[in-house]
Amino acid sequence: MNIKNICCIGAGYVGGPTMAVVAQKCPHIKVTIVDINASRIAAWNNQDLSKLPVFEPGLDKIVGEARGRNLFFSTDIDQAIDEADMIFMSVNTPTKTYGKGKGMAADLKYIELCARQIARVSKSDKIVVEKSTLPVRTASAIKNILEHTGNGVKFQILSNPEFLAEGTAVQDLLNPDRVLIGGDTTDAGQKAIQALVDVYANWVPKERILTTNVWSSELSKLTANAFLAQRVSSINALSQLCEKSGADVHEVSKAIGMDSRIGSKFLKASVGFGGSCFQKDILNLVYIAKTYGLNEVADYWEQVILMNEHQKNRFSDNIVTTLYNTVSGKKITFLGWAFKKDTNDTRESPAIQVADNLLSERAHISVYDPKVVEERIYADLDYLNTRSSEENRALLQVSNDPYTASKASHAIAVLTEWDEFKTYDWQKIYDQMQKPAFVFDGRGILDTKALEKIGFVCYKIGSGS
Ligand SMILES: NC(=O)C1=CN([C@@H]2O[C@H](COP(=O)(O)OP(=O)(O)OC[C@H]3O[C@@H](n4cnc5c(N)ncnc54)[C@H](O)[C@@H]3O)[C@@H](O)[C@H]2O)C=CC1
Ligand SMILES: O=C(O)[C@H]1O[C@H](OP(=O)(O)OP(=O)(O)OC[C@H]2O[C@@H](n3ccc(=O)[nH]c3=O)[C@H](O)[C@@H]2O)[C@H](O)[C@@H](O)[C@@H]1O
Repeated sequence: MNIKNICCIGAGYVGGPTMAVVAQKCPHIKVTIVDINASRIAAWNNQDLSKLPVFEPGLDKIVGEARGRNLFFSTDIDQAIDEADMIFMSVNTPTKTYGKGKGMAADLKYIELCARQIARVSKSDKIVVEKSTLPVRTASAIKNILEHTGNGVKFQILSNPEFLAEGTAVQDLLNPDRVLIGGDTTDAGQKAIQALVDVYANWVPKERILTTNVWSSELSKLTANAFLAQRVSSINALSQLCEKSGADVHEVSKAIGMDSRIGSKFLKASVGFGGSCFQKDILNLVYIAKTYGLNEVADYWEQVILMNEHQKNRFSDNIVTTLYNTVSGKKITFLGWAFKKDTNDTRESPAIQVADNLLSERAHISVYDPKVVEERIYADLDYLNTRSSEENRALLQVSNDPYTASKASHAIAVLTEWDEFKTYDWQKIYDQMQKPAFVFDGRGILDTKALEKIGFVCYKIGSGS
């Protein structure tokens, strides 16, 4: 089967970049990305490519090349579904905030709404692809919804989880380690798998396209994120022991990472992992294990989350202790708010929790992030509901310049590893700060030896000195 028309429901951090690359690499396929959020679609259609709703290095160029040729962004979901032979579901699957499984299970209401809309609108046979990250066995629920339309339309459901990381999405999509496609073992299932393999084969070498049964594919996505997050929590757990023992976590990372069985990636100690997926996906894995009665399995994975909470809290605790046990009325400058560099995404960013802890101690915070806008920062804090939004605005200021942000402050805290932080005129920053001037490097990116020479008192995560 030759795919000619693709629809993707959900124009977010995954749907947007993923489909832009499909469209760029497959000029013979019409790709339409739809969303219920009209302002998001308008932003994707913005003539000014620097105003796309998702910031990813290289994405503007790809959208600029394909948009209007075979890549379209629209709010007309029904029409796009009707025309498509293949429909990707790339909607959000956040942690449930209500009812059974609250705080743990994935909220599948958006996926279910998509499935119902596909069922209602479709007049011809379609391949429906799970692009969102979903609990294992979701495909059977989707199948159930799709098969009860009674209009004779046939659906095949595939699982094709996305492994891109934000900040490197374009590179990850152009050159993936692997593409995973799960489907039914029936003849029709295998044909659907082949149709999707053929789409990716336009630019991904065949040996990197892995096909499995649908349950393995669904579970592999949660497993990959759990393993990655576990590495970060493991090295972060060791970072505290390094600080106590005089070892240096950056040296330890290098030493263990050179063991080819361990590998060097994902061993950077930090103020904690953030992002929209690690926490949500591990909580979901924990919940799934619990529903099968596997309590030890659940406890094992939950520890990855607990360690991450600890890492964020101990970072803010350390700031308070170092600043003579009180930060009340003191100005603390945050460099970075995004959950990692090269993205404007702040979901579950460790900066949010660290700021909230310090604001509860009555600190005054001034934030500078190269890509995150002011409204986003206030919305992140307000969402926690710890204090009124008026109080958040009174205690925290957002600045669009690092030198203004750090003026007269008692301490600087590095929350995101943006490259530009390394190139600042640190002497100038020092001269305009209160003394002693403290730096708390939560990402281990600054040359603390050079800063100490200037006169700063430095703390670097995982270093004893
Ligand atoms: N953000 C990431 O780096 C990655 C995310 N994922 C997974 O991909 C999925 C999507 O994640 P993001 O793109 O980050 O989410 P997002 O929140 O950026 O985008 C989801 C979009 O879906 C839209 N939407 C929700 N319900 C809809 C409906 N019924 N009809 C039309 N549009 C609808 C929303 O308006 C939103 O724009 C999640 O399951 C996530 O776990 C997977 C890999 C990477
Ligand atoms: O399912 C998802 O959403 C995605 O989740 C992660 O991607 P992402 O969250 O975008 O970013 P990562 O690069 O994984 O970073 C996550 C967090 O861990 C932190 N981290 C990462 C690596 C490290 O060594 N140390 C560390 O603290 C980062 O700063 C960041 O806060 C995975 O890397 C992707 O493969 C996956 O597709």
